[in-house]
Amino acid sequence: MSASPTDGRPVDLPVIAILGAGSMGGAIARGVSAGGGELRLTTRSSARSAEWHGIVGVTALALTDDPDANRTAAVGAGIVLLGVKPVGIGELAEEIAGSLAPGAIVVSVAAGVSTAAIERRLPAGTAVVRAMPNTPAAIGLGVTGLSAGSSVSDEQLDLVRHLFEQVGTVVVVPESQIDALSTISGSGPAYVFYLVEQLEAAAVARGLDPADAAALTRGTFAGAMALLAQSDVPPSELRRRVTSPNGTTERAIAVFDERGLPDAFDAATAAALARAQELGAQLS
Ligand SMILES: NC(=O)C1=CN([C@@H]2O[C@H](COP(=O)(O)OP(=O)(O)OC[C@H]3O[C@@H](n4cnc5c(N)ncnc54)[C@H](OP(=O)(O)O)[C@@H]3O)[C@@H](O)[C@H]2O)C=CC1
Ligand SMILES: O=C(O)[C@@H]1CCC=N1
Repeated sequence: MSASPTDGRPVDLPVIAILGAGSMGGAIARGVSAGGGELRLTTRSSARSAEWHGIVGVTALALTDDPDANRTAAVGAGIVLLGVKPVGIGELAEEIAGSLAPGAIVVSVAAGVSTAAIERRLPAGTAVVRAMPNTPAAIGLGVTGLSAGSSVSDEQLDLVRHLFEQVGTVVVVPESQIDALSTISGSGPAYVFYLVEQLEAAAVARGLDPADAAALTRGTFAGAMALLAQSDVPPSELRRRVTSPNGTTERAIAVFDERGLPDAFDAATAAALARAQELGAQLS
């Protein structure tokens, strides 16, 4: 794993095509569009592409209006990001294979799908990078893991790294680790929202007004994460500072331990990893 070395260095981004601008592709597009540059987006439906109309520098095409939309968007793009579901990646790669500019970098955000499976569907020597971003990219606070395929130069990887630095933090990992990374940071925002939901429900169950429950819960998560970010001590120490000996928090944490929350996190991430491997196995 390596932290980003491009921070602060000016890097010009090429034309970027995001084929499949849904939840994830759209989050990246929102983050990147703020920085200017030419951005081409495709979606299946015109209802989805219409969300992008009128945004300066962004062209959005829908397959329902133009069956050639993906090929049209890919022509001349320096980075072509595949943002469709894993099951659609093989077909999409084959569809655009003849439209890629020389030297274009293909980036896939699909869970589980290997760079080798994508390379097999593209002209020999095409640079393919796997990325595992997360949806806070939409507000510039994403975390993205990157792994290079077999034909990616250092300069090409730097360019992709720079793209994702526009929307947050980047780490580069060997491809053997990116499915595991996906179970942590790719899925992670959902775990956090799930915990927020549970704590809000517990607040309402304790008799608090739903609006107060929402304010208390969201404020607590935001405050705790800001405190952690600004602290030089680990989360275990920050937790200890909340947990008065023989106090109320100690009782609550004991229940989390008795009910197996640590095991639940281990089993949940193992299940997510197994699913990534299933998705990858669908595309050989
Ligand atoms: N959601 C997340 O947090 C993360 C998702 N990913 C990966 O991102 C990928 C997409 O997931 P997600 O964004 O959640 O899914 P979505 O369904 O929200 O997005 C998929 C998008 O692809 C469009 N689409 C479908 N088929 C085509 C096609 N043939 N050509 C062009 N566009 C097409 C859809 O259009 P329309 O809307 O019109 O149907 C939709 O906008 C997956 O591979 C997933 O593994 C990775 C990290 C995190
Ligand atoms: O749930 C999924 O499959 C995708 C990959 C990581 C986050 N969302």
